[in-house]
Amino acid sequence: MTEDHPDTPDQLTLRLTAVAHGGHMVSRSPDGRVVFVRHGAPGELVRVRLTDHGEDAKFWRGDVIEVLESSEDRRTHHPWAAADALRAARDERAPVGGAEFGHLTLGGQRELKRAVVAEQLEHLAGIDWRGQVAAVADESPDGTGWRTRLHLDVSADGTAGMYPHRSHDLVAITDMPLATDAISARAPWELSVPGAARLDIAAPADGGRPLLHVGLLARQDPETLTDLRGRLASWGSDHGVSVTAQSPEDREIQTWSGESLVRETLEVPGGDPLTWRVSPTGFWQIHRAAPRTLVDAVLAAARIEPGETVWDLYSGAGLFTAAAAGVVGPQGRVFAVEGSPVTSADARENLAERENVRVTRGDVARVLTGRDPARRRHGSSRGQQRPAVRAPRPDVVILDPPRAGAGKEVLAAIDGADPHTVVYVACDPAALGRDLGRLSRRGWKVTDVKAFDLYPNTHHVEAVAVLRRNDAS
Ligand SMILES: C[S@@+](CC[C@H](N)C(=O)[O-])C[C@H]1O[C@@H](n2cnc3c(N)ncnc32)[C@H](O)[C@@H]1O
Repeated sequence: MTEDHPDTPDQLTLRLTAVAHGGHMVSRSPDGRVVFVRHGAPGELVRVRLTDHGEDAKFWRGDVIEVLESSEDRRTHHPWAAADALRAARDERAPVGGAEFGHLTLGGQRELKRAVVAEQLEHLAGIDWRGQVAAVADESPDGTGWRTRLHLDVSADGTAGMYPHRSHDLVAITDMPLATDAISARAPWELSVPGAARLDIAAPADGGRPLLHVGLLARQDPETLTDLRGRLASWGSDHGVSVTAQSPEDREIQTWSGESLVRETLEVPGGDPLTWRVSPTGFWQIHRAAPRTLVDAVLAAARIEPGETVWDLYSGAGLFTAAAAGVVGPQGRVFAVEGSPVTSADARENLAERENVRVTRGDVARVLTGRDPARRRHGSSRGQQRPAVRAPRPDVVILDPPRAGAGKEVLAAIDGADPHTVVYVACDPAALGRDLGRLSRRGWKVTDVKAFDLYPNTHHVEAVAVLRRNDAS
């Protein structure tokens, strides 16, 4: 509290201290309770509107609505008005999610991400990490124009928009500067789409034809559906965009205009570009430069030799699989595992002509151990035994798990398979810290961790860690 800014039940004046995992700044209320605050920076004195502040809550949450003493890293212009917390407070609305670090310079954002990675690695794996968070090649000066994938939700009247953090009140948006120019030029947020529940747009990084996928509401009125289909099919042909749709009752995706997939490419030295098909609901990296950045980092870390065997776990559509297959050559092998039916079908298709690749669809833990993770989660201590897939013994294991990390069973299986190198690609520093700690306790040495700013203007960060056996040279 200050004299000019008395505290009220839902507004406090707080000094922000450190950054926490998840993109919040840490603070304490006058009665000593921890308050996690969005849209601030360490050291700032700010006015905070509490968004979660139950009397019995262990900690509170809030958003900055006014800055009384500003950080040097605060910038004057937030690149996206809809996500600008100060502007939103003046307009008496909540800021949409998706650019919660947009109030900071890119250098300031990267410094906070560096601090979070260092803290998580120290705390969870005992690693004294001295690295930096690197910008990708040719990042724009304000960290905009990178998203090749965009998800919009749709309100009951057919307006497309996005949600503020921890809110169910959809906000209509009029721009999305984090998206690539290919998406912004088509402005999919301007579409009126009654009958849809969500829109997903994918625009290949090489300028190929984008795709708009419409997630339909269940049990659609036929007239609304016919109207929506007609309007979106002509929007698609006018804007050079393929359009697909799927209702929750249907397994099949309908193609309303153009193609039923997008194609992504990556230049490789001395050869034809690598290409991947990606289905409308399949996984692909979001930043336009992520495939290049991550493939280069993973190959440099893995030091794969021709003739070796590589596991690519959580392989997605086969980004690292294809790159590794080129390095191991015809005498080597790549064993890829992907759990999503759609994405594993993409991987199979993408790698069909590579005789040195085998793609297995399934949960990584089950594929490697034969135990059913669903049974495990529901209380059976041993899980249901099924034959594990016979995976060839690996020289190198690449794994790129989802936000929750790989977990101890998968790590035990990797350890037991005895590769010389493990390359762990992570989108969550806490999960990375936990899993590196587990591998360290099994005799692995973390020889390098590189961090990349693949999500500018958000708190997210990507890291690539390399592990070798403690006794390996
Ligand atoms: C972060 S993505 C990485 C994909 C790929 N490496 C890439 O860069 O494109 C993680 C992938 O793991 C898959 N996945 C998530 N949980 C899984 C599990 N338990 N078993 C197998 N695959 C899983 C997801 O479908 C997704 O394709």
